[in-house]
Amino acid sequence: MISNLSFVTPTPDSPWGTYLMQVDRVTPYLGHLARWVETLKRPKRALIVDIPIELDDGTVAHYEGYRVQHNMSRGPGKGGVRYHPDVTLEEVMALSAWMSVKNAAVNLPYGGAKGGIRVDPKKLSNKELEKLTRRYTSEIGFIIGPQQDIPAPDVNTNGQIMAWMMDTYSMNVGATATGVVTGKPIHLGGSLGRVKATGRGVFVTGREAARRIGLDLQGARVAVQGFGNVGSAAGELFVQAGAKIVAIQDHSGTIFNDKGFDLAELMPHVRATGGVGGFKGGEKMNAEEFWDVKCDILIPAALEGQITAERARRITAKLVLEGANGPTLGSGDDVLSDRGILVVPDVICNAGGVTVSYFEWVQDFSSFFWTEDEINVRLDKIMVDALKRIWAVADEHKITLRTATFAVACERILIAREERGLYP
Ligand SMILES: NC(=O)C1=CN([C@@H]2O[C@H](COP(=O)(O)OP(=O)(O)OC[C@H]3O[C@@H](n4cnc5c(N)ncnc54)[C@H](OP(=O)(O)O)[C@@H]3O)[C@@H](O)[C@H]2O)C=CC1
Ligand SMILES: O=C(O)CCC(=O)C(=O)O
Repeated sequence: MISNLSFVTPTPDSPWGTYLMQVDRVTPYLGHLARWVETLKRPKRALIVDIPIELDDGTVAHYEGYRVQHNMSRGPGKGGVRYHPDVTLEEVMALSAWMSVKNAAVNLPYGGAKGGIRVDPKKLSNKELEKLTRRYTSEIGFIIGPQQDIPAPDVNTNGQIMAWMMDTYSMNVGATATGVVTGKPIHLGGSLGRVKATGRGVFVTGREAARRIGLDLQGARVAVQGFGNVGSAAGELFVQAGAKIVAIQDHSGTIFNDKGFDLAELMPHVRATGGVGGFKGGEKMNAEEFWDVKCDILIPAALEGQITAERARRITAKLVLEGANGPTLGSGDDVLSDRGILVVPDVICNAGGVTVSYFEWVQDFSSFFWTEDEINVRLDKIMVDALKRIWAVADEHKITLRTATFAVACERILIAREERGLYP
């Protein structure tokens, strides 16, 4: 039995099922805290809201929204909001749990939370998107707040959406509350460096991992799935470090260039058309061929469940950097590990975004803003130190970096829980 919760039916390959398996794997390394591990298998609170809005044509549409607070033992909930037609409660539960682990892995004073709306935002006008965001914020307003739970951007959400969320929450409480969300525009208390922070963290952890396995970034071949906020920012930094991006995939297509893409040409194309498809500076490929591309580093930076066991057998990379949350199925993870392919797991690899969100929250409270250099230096140090600690645990127990990250993080969460005396 995977779970005895009545409101989800996870499978071994579904996001919550994948998360539960990861918790099971870490349990032997939790010592006396293992007896409390069940707490990690249950979200503290899961809210489902109906979001009715009047569309531009005068009809009324209803969307389903969620906010799940997985664990708040170490501080307020923290995690992004996703707008996607495939969002489900089960997926948001898993994403919220991965936030608990991620925030503890880099030692931020937060619990884990995540939100989402089951909607295709590309089909809405700007006005409809604003109405949807404002209504969602009002509906979840009683469980979020600068000291309760602080949303941020995730797939298909951005600074403008955070600005609407901040404004709606502020109107409802009667005071401007910049600290209620992060990832805001700079004029509204946003932080320099936040937009590119997740990609930067992927690069920094990737650079450290490459050094460990003797992989030279100069000339290294990189393949990137998902060329949105995370994939494009990480890709840019790898190119600056001398690597070449040979394959990119998003919904609009899969493209290949053996010599490496010229990002100065590609980025304007992506901005203008919304995707990499149709870019003239490379060849078109079939989507499935992406997984066979000869590369040294693979960066999944789109959605969950992409690296199946079958694809894992074909991947040629020496290093997989999980920019996305949950991109690798448990069965895929085992194949990668058996083949000696190093995986820097999502719960540390993509923690750069939430780390700079934390900086934003701190800056908002103190109303004193740091320079981009200060932010990047602090971000790099947190990521490098966190990875070092995780690697030491992995070496000590001869376990994967994923299980080691869970070991470090779950221990911190369960100690906090124990010290607070929340147990009978
Ligand atoms: N934003 C952040 O700060 C953080 C994000 N993450 C994670 O990183 C991942 C990407 O997020 P982010 O970059 O913010 O999102 P964006 O919305 O900016 O970009 C998502 C990218 O993934 C592509 N994509 C979506 N579905 C598929 C698919 N099935 N196959 C191929 N490509 C696909 C999209 O293509 P298209 O536009 O064509 O649909 C787009 O290029 C997510 O897993 C997210 O949870 C993790 C930590 C922080
Ligand atoms: O910046 C944040 O608060 C959260 C980002 C996020 O959703 C994630 O790390 O998956």
